[in-house]
Amino acid sequence: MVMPFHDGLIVHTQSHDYPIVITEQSATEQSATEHSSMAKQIMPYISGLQVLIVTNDTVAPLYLKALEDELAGQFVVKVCVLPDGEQYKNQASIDQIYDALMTEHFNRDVTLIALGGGVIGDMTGFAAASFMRGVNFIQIPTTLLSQVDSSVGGKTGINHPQGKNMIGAFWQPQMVLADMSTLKTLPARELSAGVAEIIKYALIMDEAFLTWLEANLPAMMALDLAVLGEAVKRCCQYKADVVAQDERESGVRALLNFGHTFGHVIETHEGYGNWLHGEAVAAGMVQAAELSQKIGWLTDDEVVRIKRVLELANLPITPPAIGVDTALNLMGHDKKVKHGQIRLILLKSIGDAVMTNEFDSQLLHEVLSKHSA
Ligand SMILES: NC(=O)c1ccc[n+]([C@@H]2O[C@H](COP(=O)([O-])OP(=O)(O)OC[C@H]3O[C@@H](n4cnc5c(N)ncnc54)[C@H](O)[C@@H]3O)[C@@H](O)[C@H]2O)c1
Ligand SMILES: O=C(O)C(=O)C[C@@H](O)[C@H](O)[C@H](O)COP(=O)(O)O
Ligand SMILES: [Zn+2]
Repeated sequence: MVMPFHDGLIVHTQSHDYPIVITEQSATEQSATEHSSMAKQIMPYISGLQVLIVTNDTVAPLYLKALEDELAGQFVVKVCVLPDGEQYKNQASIDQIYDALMTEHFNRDVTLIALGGGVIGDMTGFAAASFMRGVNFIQIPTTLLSQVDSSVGGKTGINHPQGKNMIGAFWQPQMVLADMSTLKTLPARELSAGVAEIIKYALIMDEAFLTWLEANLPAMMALDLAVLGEAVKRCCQYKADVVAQDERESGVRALLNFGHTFGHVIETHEGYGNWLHGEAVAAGMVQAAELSQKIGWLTDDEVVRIKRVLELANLPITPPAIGVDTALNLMGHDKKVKHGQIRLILLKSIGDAVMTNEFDSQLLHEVLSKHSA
Protein backbone atom coordinates (compact mmCIF):
# COMPACT_ATOMS: atom_id res chain seq x y z
CA MET A 1 0.00 0.00 0.00
CA VAL A 2 1.27 3.46 -0.81
CA MET A 3 0.34 5.81 2.01
CA PRO A 4 -1.48 8.98 1.07
CA PHE A 5 0.64 11.18 3.31
CA HIS A 6 3.76 10.95 1.15
CA ASP A 7 2.42 13.52 -1.24
CA GLY A 8 4.22 16.79 -1.61
CA LEU A 9 7.31 16.39 0.56
CA ILE A 10 10.04 18.11 -1.40
CA VAL A 11 13.41 19.24 -0.07
CA HIS A 12 14.49 22.49 -1.71
CA THR A 13 18.25 23.07 -1.74
CA GLN A 14 20.72 25.19 -3.66
CA SER A 15 22.07 22.16 -5.52
CA HIS A 16 18.72 20.60 -6.45
CA ASP A 17 15.24 19.78 -5.14
CA TYR A 18 14.33 16.22 -4.31
CA PRO A 19 11.33 14.27 -3.02
CA ILE A 20 10.87 12.32 0.17
CA VAL A 21 8.52 9.44 -0.51
CA ILE A 22 7.03 7.72 2.53
CA THR A 23 5.30 4.44 1.85
CA GLU A 24 4.18 1.33 3.62
CA GLN A 25 4.56 -1.79 1.54
CA SER A 26 6.31 -5.07 1.74
CA ALA A 27 9.93 -4.19 1.13
CA THR A 28 10.78 -7.81 0.44
CA GLU A 29 8.17 -8.38 -2.23
CA GLN A 30 8.64 -7.68 -5.89
CA SER A 31 5.03 -6.74 -6.14
CA ALA A 32 3.39 -6.64 -9.53
CA THR A 33 1.58 -3.41 -8.81
CA GLU A 34 2.80 -0.31 -10.55
CA HIS A 35 4.10 1.77 -7.65
CA SER A 36 4.76 -0.71 -4.93
CA SER A 37 8.29 -2.08 -4.99
CA MET A 38 11.29 -0.16 -3.72
CA ALA A 39 12.93 -0.59 -7.12
CA LYS A 40 9.99 0.88 -9.02
CA GLN A 41 9.87 3.87 -6.70
CA ILE A 42 13.51 4.79 -7.17
CA MET A 43 14.00 3.92 -10.85
CA PRO A 44 12.90 7.35 -12.16
CA TYR A 45 15.72 8.92 -10.10
CA ILE A 46 18.50 6.76 -11.53
CA SER A 47 19.93 8.69 -14.45
CA GLY A 48 22.62 6.35 -15.83
CA LEU A 49 22.86 2.60 -16.31
CA GLN A 50 25.19 1.81 -13.40
CA VAL A 51 24.02 1.16 -9.84
CA LEU A 52 25.99 0.33 -6.70
CA ILE A 53 23.84 -0.69 -3.73
CA VAL A 54 25.65 -0.09 -0.44
CA THR A 55 24.28 -1.94 2.56
CA ASN A 56 25.49 -3.96 5.55
CA ASP A 57 25.53 -7.57 6.65
CA THR A 58 22.42 -7.15 8.82
CA VAL A 59 20.22 -5.37 6.30
CA ALA A 60 21.36 -7.32 3.22
CA PRO A 61 19.66 -10.62 4.16
CA LEU A 62 16.44 -8.70 4.88
CA TYR A 63 15.96 -6.29 2.00
CA LEU A 64 18.70 -6.57 -0.62
CA LYS A 65 17.53 -9.39 -2.87
CA ALA A 66 14.21 -7.97 -4.02
CA LEU A 67 15.77 -4.59 -4.74
CA GLU A 68 18.82 -6.00 -6.50
CA ASP A 69 16.89 -8.50 -8.64
CA GLU A 70 14.37 -5.97 -9.85
CA LEU A 71 16.93 -3.27 -10.63
CA ALA A 72 19.08 -5.83 -12.46
CA GLY A 73 16.39 -6.05 -15.12
CA GLN A 74 17.23 -2.51 -16.25
CA PHE A 75 20.66 -1.57 -14.86
CA VAL A 76 24.14 -2.96 -14.28
CA VAL A 77 23.80 -3.59 -10.57
CA LYS A 78 26.63 -4.33 -8.12
CA VAL A 79 26.53 -4.58 -4.35
CA CYS A 80 28.91 -3.50 -1.58
CA VAL A 81 28.13 -5.13 1.77
CA LEU A 82 29.87 -3.42 4.69
CA PRO A 83 30.26 -4.71 8.24
CA ASP A 84 27.45 -3.49 10.51
CA GLY A 85 28.10 -0.95 13.22
CA GLU A 86 28.94 2.63 14.16
CA GLN A 87 32.53 1.48 14.76
CA TYR A 88 32.79 0.84 11.00
CA LYS A 89 31.71 4.36 10.07
CA ASN A 90 35.28 5.09 9.05
CA GLN A 91 37.70 5.53 6.17
CA ALA A 92 38.22 1.77 5.74
CA SER A 93 34.53 1.36 4.87
CA ILE A 94 34.67 4.31 2.48
CA ASP A 95 37.66 2.63 0.82
CA GLN A 96 35.60 -0.53 0.42
CA ILE A 97 32.98 1.48 -1.47
CA TYR A 98 35.64 3.13 -3.67
CA ASP A 99 37.18 -0.32 -4.34
CA ALA A 100 33.83 -1.69 -5.50
CA LEU A 101 33.32 1.31 -7.80
CA MET A 102 36.81 1.02 -9.27
CA THR A 103 36.67 -2.76 -9.69
CA GLU A 104 33.47 -2.44 -11.70
CA HIS A 105 34.93 0.41 -13.80
CA PHE A 106 31.95 2.52 -12.76
CA ASN A 107 32.08 6.16 -13.77
CA ARG A 108 30.18 9.41 -13.32
CA ASP A 109 26.99 7.74 -14.56
CA VAL A 110 26.79 5.61 -11.45
CA THR A 111 24.07 6.03 -8.83
CA LEU A 112 24.87 4.82 -5.33
CA ILE A 113 21.97 3.49 -3.31
CA ALA A 114 22.17 3.57 0.48
CA LEU A 115 20.09 0.68 1.83
CA GLY A 116 20.21 0.78 5.62
CA GLY A 117 20.27 3.05 8.64
CA GLY A 118 22.08 6.31 9.25
CA VAL A 119 25.53 4.75 9.27
CA ILE A 120 25.09 3.35 5.76
CA GLY A 121 23.38 6.55 4.60
CA ASP A 122 26.10 8.86 5.90
CA MET A 123 28.89 6.75 4.40
CA THR A 124 27.23 6.13 1.05
CA GLY A 125 26.54 9.83 0.75
CA PHE A 126 30.15 10.68 1.52
CA ALA A 127 31.45 8.16 -1.01
CA ALA A 128 29.04 9.63 -3.57
CA ALA A 129 30.20 13.17 -2.75
CA SER A 130 33.85 12.29 -3.28
CA PHE A 131 34.00 9.58 -5.98
CA MET A 132 35.03 11.28 -9.23
CA ARG A 133 34.29 14.56 -7.39
CA GLY A 134 30.63 13.73 -7.01
CA VAL A 135 28.07 11.24 -8.30
CA ASN A 136 24.37 10.74 -7.63
CA PHE A 137 22.98 8.80 -4.68
CA ILE A 138 19.61 7.73 -3.32
CA GLN A 139 18.65 7.17 0.29
CA ILE A 140 16.55 4.14 1.28
CA PRO A 141 16.50 4.54 5.08
CA THR A 142 15.49 1.38 6.96
CA THR A 143 15.67 2.58 10.59
CA LEU A 144 13.31 5.00 12.26
CA LEU A 145 16.22 7.34 12.99
CA SER A 146 17.31 7.44 9.38
CA GLN A 147 13.72 7.93 8.17
CA VAL A 148 13.08 10.92 10.44
CA ASP A 149 16.48 12.55 10.26
CA SER A 150 19.68 11.27 8.68
CA SER A 151 18.42 10.48 5.17
CA VAL A 152 17.25 14.08 4.70
CA GLY A 153 19.40 17.18 4.36
CA GLY A 154 22.67 15.95 2.89
CA LYS A 155 24.99 15.75 5.89
CA THR A 156 27.31 12.87 4.97
CA GLY A 157 30.52 11.63 6.50
CA ILE A 158 32.48 9.39 8.83
CA ASN A 159 33.79 9.47 12.39
CA HIS A 160 37.31 10.23 13.60
CA PRO A 161 38.51 8.39 16.74
CA GLN A 162 38.46 11.76 18.53
CA GLY A 163 35.15 13.05 17.26
CA LYS A 164 31.85 12.20 15.57
CA ASN A 165 31.28 12.97 11.89
CA MET A 166 34.51 14.94 11.71
CA ILE A 167 35.17 14.17 8.04
CA GLY A 168 32.42 14.65 5.51
CA ALA A 169 30.58 16.77 3.00
CA PHE A 170 27.21 18.31 2.33
CA TRP A 171 25.86 16.26 -0.57
CA GLN A 172 22.17 15.92 -1.29
CA PRO A 173 20.52 12.70 -2.49
CA GLN A 174 18.36 12.49 -5.61
CA MET A 175 15.48 11.15 -3.54
CA VAL A 176 14.62 9.58 -0.20
CA LEU A 177 12.41 6.49 -0.06
CA ALA A 178 11.23 5.66 3.45
CA ASP A 179 9.37 2.37 3.47
CA MET A 180 7.72 2.09 6.86
CA SER A 181 7.36 -1.68 6.54
CA THR A 182 11.11 -2.09 7.05
CA LEU A 183 10.56 -1.08 10.68
CA LYS A 184 8.88 -4.43 11.33
CA THR A 185 12.32 -6.06 11.63
CA LEU A 186 13.98 -3.25 13.60
CA PRO A 187 15.10 -4.15 17.16
CA ALA A 188 13.18 -2.30 19.90
CA ARG A 189 16.32 -0.55 21.13
CA GLU A 190 16.88 0.92 17.65
CA LEU A 191 13.25 2.05 17.46
CA SER A 192 13.75 3.96 20.72
CA ALA A 193 16.92 5.54 19.35
CA GLY A 194 14.89 6.89 16.44
CA VAL A 195 12.27 8.27 18.79
CA ALA A 196 15.00 10.35 20.45
CA GLU A 197 15.46 12.39 17.27
CA ILE A 198 11.67 12.70 16.91
CA ILE A 199 11.45 14.12 20.43
CA LYS A 200 14.29 16.47 19.47
CA TYR A 201 12.15 18.07 16.75
CA ALA A 202 9.32 18.63 19.24
CA LEU A 203 11.64 20.18 21.83
CA ILE A 204 13.31 22.59 19.43
CA MET A 205 10.37 23.71 17.36
CA ASP A 206 6.89 22.56 18.30
CA GLU A 207 5.43 22.15 21.77
CA ALA A 208 2.14 20.92 20.27
CA PHE A 209 4.06 18.10 18.60
CA LEU A 210 5.41 17.10 22.02
CA THR A 211 1.84 16.88 23.30
CA TRP A 212 0.99 14.73 20.26
CA LEU A 213 3.99 12.50 21.01
CA GLU A 214 3.02 12.11 24.66
CA ALA A 215 -0.35 10.76 23.48
CA ASN A 216 0.97 8.65 20.61
CA LEU A 217 4.23 7.21 21.93
CA PRO A 218 2.61 3.99 23.19
CA ALA A 219 1.28 3.30 19.66
CA MET A 220 4.66 4.13 18.15
CA MET A 221 6.49 1.82 20.54
CA ALA A 222 3.97 -0.90 19.65
CA LEU A 223 4.97 -0.44 16.00
CA ASP A 224 1.75 1.10 14.75
CA LEU A 225 3.00 1.94 11.27
CA ALA A 226 0.30 4.51 10.56
CA VAL A 227 1.24 6.52 13.65
CA LEU A 228 4.95 6.07 12.98
CA GLY A 229 4.36 7.20 9.41
CA GLU A 230 2.69 10.37 10.64
CA ALA A 231 5.69 11.06 12.91
CA VAL A 232 8.11 10.45 10.03
CA LYS A 233 6.15 12.80 7.79
CA ARG A 234 6.11 15.57 10.40
CA CYS A 235 9.84 15.27 11.12
CA CYS A 236 10.76 15.20 7.44
CA GLN A 237 8.68 18.33 6.94
CA TYR A 238 10.43 20.12 9.84
CA LYS A 239 13.83 19.09 8.52
CA ALA A 240 13.02 19.96 4.91
CA ASP A 241 11.91 23.44 6.03
CA VAL A 242 15.12 24.01 8.00
CA VAL A 243 17.40 22.66 5.26
CA ALA A 244 15.68 24.82 2.64
CA GLN A 245 16.54 27.89 4.74
CA ASP A 246 20.08 26.89 5.66
CA GLU A 247 21.57 23.95 3.77
CA ARG A 248 25.11 24.31 5.14
CA GLU A 249 24.39 25.17 8.75
CA SER A 250 25.34 28.78 8.92
CA GLY A 251 22.32 29.60 11.06
CA VAL A 252 19.01 27.95 11.85
CA ARG A 253 20.14 24.42 10.88
CA ALA A 254 22.37 24.35 13.96
CA LEU A 255 19.20 23.97 16.06
CA LEU A 256 18.95 20.38 14.76
CA ASN A 257 22.07 19.81 16.83
CA PHE A 258 20.15 20.11 20.12
CA GLY A 259 21.59 17.55 22.56
CA HIS A 260 24.35 16.61 20.13
CA THR A 261 27.33 18.46 21.63
CA PHE A 262 26.77 16.49 24.84
CA GLY A 263 25.66 13.37 22.96
CA HIS A 264 28.69 13.23 20.69
CA VAL A 265 30.91 13.39 23.78
CA ILE A 266 29.15 10.28 25.10
CA GLU A 267 29.43 8.37 21.81
CA THR A 268 33.10 9.20 21.35
CA HIS A 269 34.11 8.63 24.95
CA GLU A 270 32.23 5.37 25.40
CA GLY A 271 33.47 3.92 22.09
CA TYR A 272 31.44 4.15 18.90
CA GLY A 273 28.45 1.81 18.97
CA ASN A 274 28.31 1.24 22.71
CA TRP A 275 25.82 4.04 23.15
CA LEU A 276 23.51 4.29 20.15
CA HIS A 277 23.41 7.75 18.58
CA GLY A 278 19.80 8.26 19.64
CA GLU A 279 20.54 7.15 23.19
CA ALA A 280 23.44 9.57 23.48
CA VAL A 281 21.30 12.37 22.04
CA ALA A 282 18.58 11.57 24.61
CA ALA A 283 20.96 11.89 27.56
CA GLY A 284 22.56 14.91 25.85
CA MET A 285 19.18 16.63 25.50
CA VAL A 286 18.63 16.21 29.24
CA GLN A 287 22.03 17.83 29.92
CA ALA A 288 21.16 20.71 27.56
CA ALA A 289 17.76 21.05 29.27
CA GLU A 290 19.40 21.11 32.69
CA LEU A 291 21.73 23.90 31.58
CA SER A 292 18.75 25.77 30.11
CA GLN A 293 17.03 25.45 33.50
CA LYS A 294 20.10 26.67 35.41
CA ILE A 295 20.24 29.74 33.16
CA GLY A 296 16.64 30.47 34.15
CA TRP A 297 15.00 29.63 30.84
CA LEU A 298 13.30 26.24 31.31
CA THR A 299 11.19 25.65 34.40
CA ASP A 300 11.70 22.66 36.68
CA ASP A 301 8.40 21.27 35.38
CA GLU A 302 9.57 21.51 31.77
CA VAL A 303 12.74 19.55 32.58
CA VAL A 304 10.64 16.90 34.32
CA ARG A 305 8.36 16.75 31.27
CA ILE A 306 11.34 16.25 28.95
CA LYS A 307 12.74 13.44 31.08
CA ARG A 308 9.32 11.77 31.31
CA VAL A 309 8.77 11.66 27.56
CA LEU A 310 12.25 10.23 26.99
CA GLU A 311 11.63 7.56 29.61
CA LEU A 312 8.30 6.75 27.97
CA ALA A 313 10.38 5.84 24.91
CA ASN A 314 12.77 3.68 27.00
CA LEU A 315 15.60 6.13 26.45
CA PRO A 316 18.39 6.92 28.92
CA ILE A 317 18.20 10.27 30.71
CA THR A 318 21.50 10.00 32.57
CA PRO A 319 24.88 10.21 30.83
CA PRO A 320 27.72 7.85 31.70
CA ALA A 321 30.39 9.07 34.12
CA ILE A 322 32.87 11.21 32.18
CA GLY A 323 35.39 13.58 33.78
CA VAL A 324 34.57 17.27 33.29
CA ASP A 325 37.94 18.07 31.69
CA THR A 326 37.63 15.09 29.37
CA ALA A 327 34.12 16.16 28.40
CA LEU A 328 35.18 19.77 27.80
CA ASN A 329 38.13 18.61 25.71
CA LEU A 330 35.85 16.46 23.52
CA MET A 331 33.32 19.29 23.28
CA GLY A 332 36.12 21.44 21.92
CA HIS A 333 35.93 19.40 18.68
CA ASP A 334 32.28 20.30 18.14
CA LYS A 335 31.67 21.80 14.71
CA LYS A 336 29.77 24.71 16.22
CA VAL A 337 32.83 25.96 18.13
CA LYS A 338 33.60 29.53 17.00
CA HIS A 339 36.58 31.68 18.02
CA GLY A 340 37.49 28.94 20.50
CA GLN A 341 34.12 29.18 22.26
CA ILE A 342 31.64 26.36 22.66
CA ARG A 343 28.22 27.26 21.30
CA LEU A 344 25.32 25.17 22.53
CA ILE A 345 21.72 24.71 21.47
CA LEU A 346 19.61 25.52 24.53
CA LEU A 347 15.89 25.88 25.15
CA LYS A 348 14.23 29.16 26.12
CA SER A 349 11.08 27.08 26.50
CA ILE A 350 9.81 23.84 24.98
CA GLY A 351 9.55 24.48 21.24
CA ASP A 352 11.87 27.50 21.29
CA ALA A 353 15.58 26.72 20.79
CA VAL A 354 18.56 29.06 20.36
CA MET A 355 22.26 28.67 19.71
CA THR A 356 24.29 30.57 22.31
CA ASN A 357 27.71 30.93 23.91
CA GLU A 358 26.32 33.28 26.51
CA PHE A 359 26.15 31.03 29.53
CA ASP A 360 28.21 31.05 32.69
CA SER A 361 30.89 28.38 32.22
CA GLN A 362 30.41 27.49 35.89
CA LEU A 363 26.86 26.36 35.07
CA LEU A 364 28.13 24.14 32.26
CA HIS A 365 30.70 22.79 34.71
CA GLU A 366 27.90 21.98 37.17
CA VAL A 367 25.90 20.11 34.53
CA LEU A 368 28.94 18.09 33.43
CA SER A 369 30.10 17.35 36.98
CA LYS A 370 26.67 16.05 38.04
CA HIS A 371 27.56 12.66 36.58
CA SER A 372 31.34 12.99 36.20
CA ALA A 373 33.75 10.16 36.92
N1 LIG B 1 23.33 12.81 8.35
C1 LIG B 1 22.53 13.20 9.31
O1 LIG B 1 21.87 14.26 9.21
C2 LIG B 1 22.38 12.36 10.53
C3 LIG B 1 21.30 12.57 11.41
C4 LIG B 1 21.16 11.74 12.51
C5 LIG B 1 22.05 10.69 12.71
N2 LIG B 1 23.07 10.50 11.83
C6 LIG B 1 23.99 9.37 11.98
O2 LIG B 1 23.21 8.18 11.79
C7 LIG B 1 23.82 7.13 12.52
C8 LIG B 1 22.77 6.41 13.33
O3 LIG B 1 21.82 5.86 12.43
P1 LIG B 1 20.89 4.63 12.86
O4 LIG B 1 20.30 4.89 14.19
O5 LIG B 1 20.03 4.33 11.72
O6 LIG B 1 21.95 3.48 13.12
P2 LIG B 1 22.52 2.32 12.18
O7 LIG B 1 22.67 2.75 10.80
O8 LIG B 1 23.71 1.77 12.89
O9 LIG B 1 21.35 1.23 12.24
C9 LIG B 1 21.00 0.69 13.49
C10 LIG B 1 21.03 -0.85 13.47
O10 LIG B 1 19.84 -1.33 12.84
C11 LIG B 1 20.19 -2.24 11.79
N3 LIG B 1 19.12 -2.13 10.83
C12 LIG B 1 18.92 -1.15 9.92
N4 LIG B 1 17.73 -1.31 9.34
C13 LIG B 1 17.17 -2.40 9.87
C14 LIG B 1 15.92 -3.05 9.68
N5 LIG B 1 14.98 -2.56 8.89
N6 LIG B 1 15.67 -4.19 10.38
C15 LIG B 1 16.61 -4.66 11.26
N7 LIG B 1 17.78 -4.08 11.50
C16 LIG B 1 18.05 -2.95 10.80
C17 LIG B 1 21.54 -1.80 11.36
O11 LIG B 1 22.21 -2.83 10.67
C18 LIG B 1 22.17 -1.46 12.71
O12 LIG B 1 22.59 -2.64 13.36
C19 LIG B 1 24.91 7.74 13.37
O13 LIG B 1 26.15 7.50 12.78
C20 LIG B 1 24.58 9.21 13.36
O14 LIG B 1 25.73 10.01 13.52
C21 LIG B 1 23.25 11.31 10.76
O1 LIG C 1 21.01 17.52 9.96
C1 LIG C 1 21.53 18.17 10.85
O2 LIG C 1 21.94 19.31 10.66
C2 LIG C 1 21.71 17.59 12.20
O3 LIG C 1 22.39 18.16 13.03
C3 LIG C 1 21.02 16.30 12.48
C4 LIG C 1 21.66 15.49 13.60
O4 LIG C 1 20.62 14.68 14.14
C5 LIG C 1 22.75 14.55 13.12
O5 LIG C 1 23.13 13.69 14.16
C6 LIG C 1 23.96 15.18 12.48
O6 LIG C 1 24.74 14.21 11.85
C7 LIG C 1 24.86 15.89 13.45
O7 LIG C 1 25.70 16.70 12.72
P1 LIG C 1 27.14 17.20 13.17
O8 LIG C 1 27.37 18.31 12.22
O9 LIG C 1 27.04 17.65 14.60
O10 LIG C 1 28.06 16.07 13.01
ZN1 LIG D 1 21.44 13.18 15.43
